[in-house]
Amino acid sequence: MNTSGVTLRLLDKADKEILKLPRTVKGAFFDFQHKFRSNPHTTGLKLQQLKGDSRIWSARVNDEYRVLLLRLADNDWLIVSVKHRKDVYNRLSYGVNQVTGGIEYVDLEVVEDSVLRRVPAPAPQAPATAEPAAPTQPEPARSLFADWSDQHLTDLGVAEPLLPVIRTLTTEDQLLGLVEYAPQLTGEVLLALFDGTSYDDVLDQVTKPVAATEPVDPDDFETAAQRPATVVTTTDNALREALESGDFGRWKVFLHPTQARLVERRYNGPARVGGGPGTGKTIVALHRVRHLVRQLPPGRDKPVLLTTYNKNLAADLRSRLLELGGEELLSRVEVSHVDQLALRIVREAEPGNGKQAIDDSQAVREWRGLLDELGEEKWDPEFLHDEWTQVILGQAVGTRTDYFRARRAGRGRNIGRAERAEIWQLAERFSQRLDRLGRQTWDQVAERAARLEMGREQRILNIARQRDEAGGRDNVHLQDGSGGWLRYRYRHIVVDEAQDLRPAHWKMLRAMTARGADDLFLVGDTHQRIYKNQVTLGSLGVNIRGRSSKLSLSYRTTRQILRSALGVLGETTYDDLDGSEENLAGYRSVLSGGLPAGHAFPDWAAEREGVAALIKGWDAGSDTGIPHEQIAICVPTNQMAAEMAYTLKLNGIDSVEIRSDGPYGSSGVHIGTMFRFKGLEYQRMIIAGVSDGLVPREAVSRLRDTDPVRHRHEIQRARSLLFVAATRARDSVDVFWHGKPSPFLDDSWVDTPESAS
Ligand SMILES: Nc1ncnc2c1ncn2[C@@H]1O[C@H](COP(=O)(O)OP(=O)(O)OP(=O)(O)O)[C@@H](O)[C@H]1O
Repeated sequence: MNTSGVTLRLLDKADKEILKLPRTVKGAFFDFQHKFRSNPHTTGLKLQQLKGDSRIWSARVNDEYRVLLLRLADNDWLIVSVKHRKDVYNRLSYGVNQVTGGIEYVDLEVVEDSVLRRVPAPAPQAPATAEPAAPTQPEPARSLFADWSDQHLTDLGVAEPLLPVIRTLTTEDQLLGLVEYAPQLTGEVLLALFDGTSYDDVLDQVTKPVAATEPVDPDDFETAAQRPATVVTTTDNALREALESGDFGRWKVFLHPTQARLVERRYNGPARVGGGPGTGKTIVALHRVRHLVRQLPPGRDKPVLLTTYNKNLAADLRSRLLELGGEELLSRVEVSHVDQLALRIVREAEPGNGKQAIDDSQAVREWRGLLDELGEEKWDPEFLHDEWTQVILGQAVGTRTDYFRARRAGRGRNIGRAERAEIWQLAERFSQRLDRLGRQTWDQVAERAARLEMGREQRILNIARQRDEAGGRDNVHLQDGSGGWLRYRYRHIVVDEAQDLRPAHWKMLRAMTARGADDLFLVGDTHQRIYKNQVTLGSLGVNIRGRSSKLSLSYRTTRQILRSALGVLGETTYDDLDGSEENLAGYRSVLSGGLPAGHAFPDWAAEREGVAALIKGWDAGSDTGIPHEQIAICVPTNQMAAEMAYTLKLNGIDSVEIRSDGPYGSSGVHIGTMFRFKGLEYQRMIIAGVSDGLVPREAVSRLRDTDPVRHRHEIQRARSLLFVAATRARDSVDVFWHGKPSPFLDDSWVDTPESAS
């Protein structure tokens, strides 16, 4: 607990410098912080103003190292750097960025060194020719940003002191050298321009979202320190954790200004955050939960619900929430897998309902069984299952007559009255069959739960009305039939992976919290929708109009992977969960790495051997440090996953199967079908079996002529699956195929040196 009234913060990126310090110096740094907080003027700290500088001070960490601090106000200090004593008098520059209003700090010598280290090796000498060529002056290399004036760049938010060095940049490598030590926005702007984004788009997509909304006073550092653009941490513990867990702990402490705004904003109703893979939607959801909990009155209940699509992801959310805020935070939050939540509601209302819940693939097998028994060959089991879930259950169609009239938007080919009569009869038989077997689908569970919760909400509203009519007097019955107090189950609901929830889930969630400020907060990306649950939230009572925003900086994937992954999506259009279109404009990364690689093989067996050889190559090469659990192999089918595991085993490589509820086993390379990788992240991704006929499946391609609408939907889903798989990678993606490559792979995958072999 800090009692001295001293605030000590750490500026974003200074942590990176600290991480690189020798272990003992890091230890000394923690001691320094502690002492400084209790009394900055303790003699041992040797706090002194740098000569010739009014705001920067230095203090002692140990004999060799010094902390540089900006004095924001009397007792308010900001650590901007920790460096060797001999580097303290480098050319330092700091100021308030005129566009964002955030505090920025640059050590020009560090930046220049980083750029210089990347100077390309001299070009090889031209071979001697008989006829000596006329001496030519080497062309001076063109500055990367010659097309933009200084004014252009600073208007985009580029840090002014860096302009001279920016003008010297001629290669991508040098640019990356600069980005490493430049303020965040400078890096984002320069890379976006370098990648070919137009000036106006950079202004709209990169700069405007972080621009200050009020006039910026360049001398008011205290105000600047409060702006989201000044990314800092203040608490000892947060900092200690971030430093101890290295890059992996940064998400707990340093939110991007765009992320921070979304976390802290007050919304007048349901809000939604979109954004491409790896942009930190889950991170924002977790911080949002903490923000909401901090505003709760003290208590022992759990008024905040954090929910997501599957069990595996819910477990992951729980452990990350624990990391973020410890047991104290977790004690006020219910973290639940949405299907399980629905099942609990149903069981609570119907204690006798012991039916086993089955997933879609089991349900399709049941349909197939039914059709076989009836000798019915006209209908495709998958089509019937979709019709039943999306139209009959999805629209709560209760009678045959209603079904004749039901809208079948997005369901493909027209179905006449006679056919509807057939389907209705089959659907009745199907639900009787499930009943008899003591089974229910997750869609049925969700529907039932939605109805129960909507009924409960109605009762709550009735009670409230009666109370109002009674002038707020207490003698009215405010209890439900069972004598318990009736209230909304949650005060706030936060949903991750929102794009894949079933329509009935939304109805259920809507009814679980009172309509009002900060009631529902959803994060999700429709480009990653891999199930068939397309919804229009407005029609389900969740009104996100005017409260929708987007993240666009990827913290996971490199620019190279991101570019190729976007190619997988093709020209298809995507929705915004509310009936309008959404795109990934502005989606970008400041991380850089190798190009994705394609690997062609004559058949599946050779392809599997190829995968094993690649992993063995990594083990033998300079990458020995990669634990196998950080490598994932993703394949189109379960059968292929088993075959892949077998081949790896023969090659002495252990593997872990990713099942619907998480990894099965503890050590080895992770293997699973594409569906299993949603929300996960690996250092290296291998996507195998990306052949024509497998991605997309042959059966999908056949729909092209018979049912063009379904074909379009299925192709979109297949593209999203591959997109999700490709964007799980932090550092590298290798795509394998045999025979003809999938039509979803563009030249950036197919024309790589590996694929030519
Ligand atoms: N502000 C941040 N600082 C450091 N790392 C971050 C930050 N925000 C996100 N990350 C990291 O980026 C990665 C992706 O974040 P996250 O899983 O939240 O993205 P997402 O948008 O939910 O991705 P997806 O849509 O693919 O599931 C994680 O490793 C996370 O720790």
